[in-house]
Parts: sequence; structure tokens; C-alpha cells
Amino acid sequence: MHVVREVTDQLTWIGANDHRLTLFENIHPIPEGVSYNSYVLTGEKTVLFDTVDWDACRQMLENLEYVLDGRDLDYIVVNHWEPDHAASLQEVITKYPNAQIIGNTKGFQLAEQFGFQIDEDKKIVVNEGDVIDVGDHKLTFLFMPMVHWPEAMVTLDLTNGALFSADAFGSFKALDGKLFNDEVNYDRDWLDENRRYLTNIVGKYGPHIRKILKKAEPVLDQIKFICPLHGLVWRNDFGYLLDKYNHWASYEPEEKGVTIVYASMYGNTEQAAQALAAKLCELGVENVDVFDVSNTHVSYLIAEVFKKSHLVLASCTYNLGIFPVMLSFLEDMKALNVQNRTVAVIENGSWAIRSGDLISEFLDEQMKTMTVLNDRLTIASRLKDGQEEELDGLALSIKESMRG
Ligand SMILES: Cc1cc2nc3c(=O)[nH]c(=O)nc-3n(C[C@H](O)[C@H](O)[C@H](O)COP(=O)(O)O)c2cc1C
Repeated sequence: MHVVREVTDQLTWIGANDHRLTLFENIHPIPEGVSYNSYVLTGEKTVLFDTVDWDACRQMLENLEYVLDGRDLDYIVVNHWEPDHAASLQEVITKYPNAQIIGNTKGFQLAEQFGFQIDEDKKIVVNEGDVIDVGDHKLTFLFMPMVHWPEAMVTLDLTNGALFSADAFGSFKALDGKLFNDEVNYDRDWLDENRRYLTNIVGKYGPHIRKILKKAEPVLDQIKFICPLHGLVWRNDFGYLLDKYNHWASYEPEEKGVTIVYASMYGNTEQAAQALAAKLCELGVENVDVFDVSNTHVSYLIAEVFKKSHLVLASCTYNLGIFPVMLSFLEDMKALNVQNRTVAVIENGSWAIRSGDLISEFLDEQMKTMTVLNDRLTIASRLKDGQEEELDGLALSIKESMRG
């Protein structure tokens, strides 16, 4: 049975939802699933925009056959050759051997590497800014290297205003019947997963995202639909979405708030993290959240850090080093280019307390523009009642630094 949704006249979503995959890219948990989006245009010519992951191939082929309704497939535009979108291409080519494949040079190189069999005479190689006619529709192409692979491009249908944005504007979370941004409560149900997708998948490439947003400025008024390869299709409120992307891509926090992440084996560092959270809330600081680094998947922590202005890292010492899971979190933040945050440090140890110095060194030397507050809290095994003043001082210093 086909499962399709009409995007606009002659343009249909023919993707599929995946609730079976537990780890996206075999790293990131997706408890709410994911969608692989593929779209087909049925104008004078028929055009397929990207395909789907292997897991969704059967559903997409059934959808495609239904929408084509006996017609042949004339073109396939491949904006992004990552296997979660291109894996099913070979199946489509086998079923519709007359289709011409539109892509760029780097894309066709990747196609070869991944073992796709595409006849040379079926390839249409496009360059940035090219405009080509596919029947009564005109398509143009903008390249967006490293969002999220080097060959990635977006295609704008100049006739109906549909922007096929590849992984840009994509999100975790299955669609489950919905398709458009205005069919859901985005802030309540989608924003967190959208942020977690963007920050973890392409967080590292903020400058590239900013570049493509700038490049797209001249055509923004022609865009009526943003059709990404995962998640919702946007048909209004573009300003809101672009504002979010501008924050994420510029490493600017969306909100004032404090994310407290602790690493604790026996609960003493955890207690200090909780005590600080209580002090902050008592001082009227809003938006305080506490996470155990050992049992919160790092993708959630990364999204938190992108969202909020302040971070507290509380870690016990482990073999004269930072607790390994906390170190791994620091390395992930560095890899994803996290910057411009204010950080407070709590350290703990029983005989040679090193975690505070090492965390501060990491933030200063390996990351960009991370401001470490001077008031570090040092715990020798367990926070003492006599240290309440120090705790108050740290809470106050965080609150003060949130002003302005
Ligand atoms: C394998 C292991 C290595 C440790 N290495 C150090 C160390 O190098 N220096 C130190 O001061 N404490 C070290 N500790 C002790 C803990 O850091 C210390 O007991 C701390 O208070 C534990 O905090 P927690 O209750 O939050 O887990 C180590 C503990 C373990 C289990």
C-alpha cells in the first residue's frame, strides 16, 4: 500500500518513516524514529528528488509507482549521495532504466566509489547556478559543501518554489502522517530533535552553514517550500527556522540557562552538582538542567550545550585524569566546534585532585572562546558543610555572568 502526501500541485512526498533503527549513523539514538524523505514531481516530465535508505526502499518504490501511475521516470536529481538517501538509487534505476540522473561532479565520483552502475549517457552533470528545463519546470542548483558531505547541493524548482535542501533543515523524528511544519507543535514536539540532529550531524560546519544561508539570500523570496531529506517540510515561518539555524551555525546560545553535567562514581560529585543546581534556582536563575554524563547520550548533551549560555562541568579525578566519559564529552564538544560559552568547573578527588586543572586546560587550549569562571569548587571526596559559602560564591558568580 502506498503512503504518500501531496506537498503542492504535482509534487508529492514519497518517503518513509523508520522506527526500527535505534542508532542514526550507528551513533545517535533516535527513540522517536526518523523519516527518509523523497519527492516526485509529475509535471510535463517526471522528476524524482533523491531516494531513501535501504530500510525504506520497498515503501518508496511502491509510493513512486503509485504516483507515476503508469508513467515512466524521466529524471532523478541526487542532491546528496550519503547512503541513507542514495542507497535505493540503484533499485530505482533498475526499475526505470530510461531515467537521466542529475548530479554534480563530486557526487558522481562518490557514486562510483559506492559502486553505483550509472551509464555515462544517463548522467547530467550540473554546475552551481546552472538552470535546466525539465519539461514545464526549471531547476537551479546551489552547492553546499560539507553540509553535510562535500558533494551536497540543494535544488530549487524555480517554477513551484520548492527547495530540495538535502540534509540542511533536516531533523530526527519520524513524520508519522504529518508532513508540514504547520501541522505540528514544532516548539513542543520537534525543536529539541531538530537541534539534536543539526548540532550533532553538522555542528562542526557552522561556517559552511552560514555561507550557504548567505548564498541563498538572493533566492529566499522565491522559496515556497523547504523540502529536506529528513523531517518536516516547511511552508511558512521561514524566518523562525532561519533564526534557529543562525544561532546554531554561529555557536550563539538560543537561551540564557545553565546546563550542569557531572561525572560521578559514588555520588559525591553528583551531590555537589545537585547542590549547585538548588543554589542557582534559589537565586532565581531559570533554565537550569542537570545531566549525568555517564548515562546521558552525548548527542543530547551536545544539543543542550548549543542551546544554553552556561555550562558547569563537575568531574571526579580518575587515574590522575578527567573521568573518561567526561573527557569524551569534552572531545565531542571540541570536534563539533562548540564555542562562546561560559563554564564553571567542579572537581573532586581523594588523593591527587587533577580533574579541575585538566578540564580548564582543555577548555582554554583546545577549544575556542570558552570563558572559564575563576571560582572553581574543589571537593576532597565529599562536599563539606563548611564549603557552603564556596558553593554560594560559585552560584552567585554564575548568576552575575549571566547578566547583560
Ligand atoms: C579507578 C579510580 C581511579 C581514581 N583516580 C584518582 C586520582 O587519580 N586522584 C584522586 O584524587 N582520586 C582518584 N580516584 C578517587 C575518586 O576520584 C574520588 O574518590 C572521588 O571523590 C569520587 O567522587 P564520586 O563520589 O563523585 O564518584 C580514583 C578512583 C577510582 C575508582
